[in-house]
Amino acid sequence: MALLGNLAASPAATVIRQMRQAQRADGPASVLAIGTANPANCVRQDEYADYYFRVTNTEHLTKLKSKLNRICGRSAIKKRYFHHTEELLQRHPEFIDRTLPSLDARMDIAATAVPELAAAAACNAIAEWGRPASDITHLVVSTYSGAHMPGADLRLATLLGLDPSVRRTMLYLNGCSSGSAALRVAKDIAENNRGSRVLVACAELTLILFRAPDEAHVDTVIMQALFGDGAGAVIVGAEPSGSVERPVFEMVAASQSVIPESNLAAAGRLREDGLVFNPSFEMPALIRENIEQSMANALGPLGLSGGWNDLFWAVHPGGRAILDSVEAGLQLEPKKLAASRHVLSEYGNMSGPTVIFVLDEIRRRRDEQALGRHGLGVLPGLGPGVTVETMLLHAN
Ligand SMILES: CC(C)(COP(=O)(O)OP(=O)(O)OC[C@H]1O[C@@H](n2cnc3c(N)ncnc32)[C@H](O)[C@@H]1OP(=O)(O)O)[C@@H](O)C(=O)NCCC(=O)NCCSC(=O)CC(=O)O
Repeated sequence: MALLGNLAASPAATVIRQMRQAQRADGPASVLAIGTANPANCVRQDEYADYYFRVTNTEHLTKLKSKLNRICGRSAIKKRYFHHTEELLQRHPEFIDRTLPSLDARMDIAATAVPELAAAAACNAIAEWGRPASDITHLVVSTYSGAHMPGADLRLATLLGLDPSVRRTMLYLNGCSSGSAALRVAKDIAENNRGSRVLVACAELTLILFRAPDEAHVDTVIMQALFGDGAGAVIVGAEPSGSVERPVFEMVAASQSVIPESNLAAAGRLREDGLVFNPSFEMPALIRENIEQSMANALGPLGLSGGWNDLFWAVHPGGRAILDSVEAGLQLEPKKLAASRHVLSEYGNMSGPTVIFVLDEIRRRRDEQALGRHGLGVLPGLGPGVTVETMLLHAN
């Protein structure tokens, strides 16, 4: 009735503008808490080639094995975690034999294991946040490790006991930039829905792309050398309540672009034998040659151009060569990528969740050196396309 009264008294456009303003938050979204999780099975990188050729019954491929050994040695990775174990692989010969269809079995495992890993990370984030899970109003979940209807988002909401009115958004197959994309979506939700609290959860299991080595597909061993399993969760909200919530990073601005003419680099397809992802030979050079322009395009309109060493950097550690390329392209001092290199070394490339681990690491190292002069920093997510997600952060 009050609405009808207002409409009679003033032009509809004014009333609608007031309604929209009332729905929006006044301040920027912030990261309010961070949680991470990994499966229990840990394989050291210096033992990975022995492990991988043993479990795939391919010890006779000696040239490929020594190539994988070489790559592991130069990967700057110390260890990785996996949901799959030797026992699980023994029960599923279709994960190893490329001629057998295996998508059904992979999907069946992902249906429960992906939301469970996401829930482990989310529980850690919620515990740090300090408010009850039932205060979460929105959920943004990303994965390429499964595809179900309803998806991992609903299963996760059930595991966490979220309110049935929670508004869910599911991002599938966004590759390694999915963590940054999910954070960008959460920022927009939080700033456009006053009082909302968004749970972002990204979880990946490399079981979806595990397969035996094959001399005709050398890039398989690159994938097996780099990727690991993990989940990251973040609570995002604007106008933090002073008594309980402690903002970790303000999310100042976010954008996305594609490196021009990058020829759909780093492409993947879901096939009968799981997710086939082709890491691109060109990706390190493409990033080295274009990252400065990408950052200038994204951050220039905000008044930031150059002076990259004055900022902190939470770069997606797609591989050692990717970090080397970002460092060279932006002429960063080596210490600027210390958090990204640490996460790569401890976990490998976990795809989307990895940038959440990097944010967690940066807030642990929150000294002047790591955070830069003004507390401003950049989170560049790098994914298929080549897609560059850019988020400007302010460390509180
Ligand atoms: C894999 C590496 C750690 C290897 O380091 P090295 O110092 O040994 O590098 P290198 O270039 O000499 O490569 C070693 C051997 O691997 C081969 N090699 C390298 N890259 C390859 C590729 N993409 N496909 C097939 N083979 C490849 C080389 O020919 C060489 O073979 P030989 O020894 O026979 O000469 C590094 O190249 C790296 O970090 N690359 C970037 C990986 C990447 O693209 N990550 C992004 C994943 S996607 C991602 O994060 C986002 C997303 O898109 O979703």
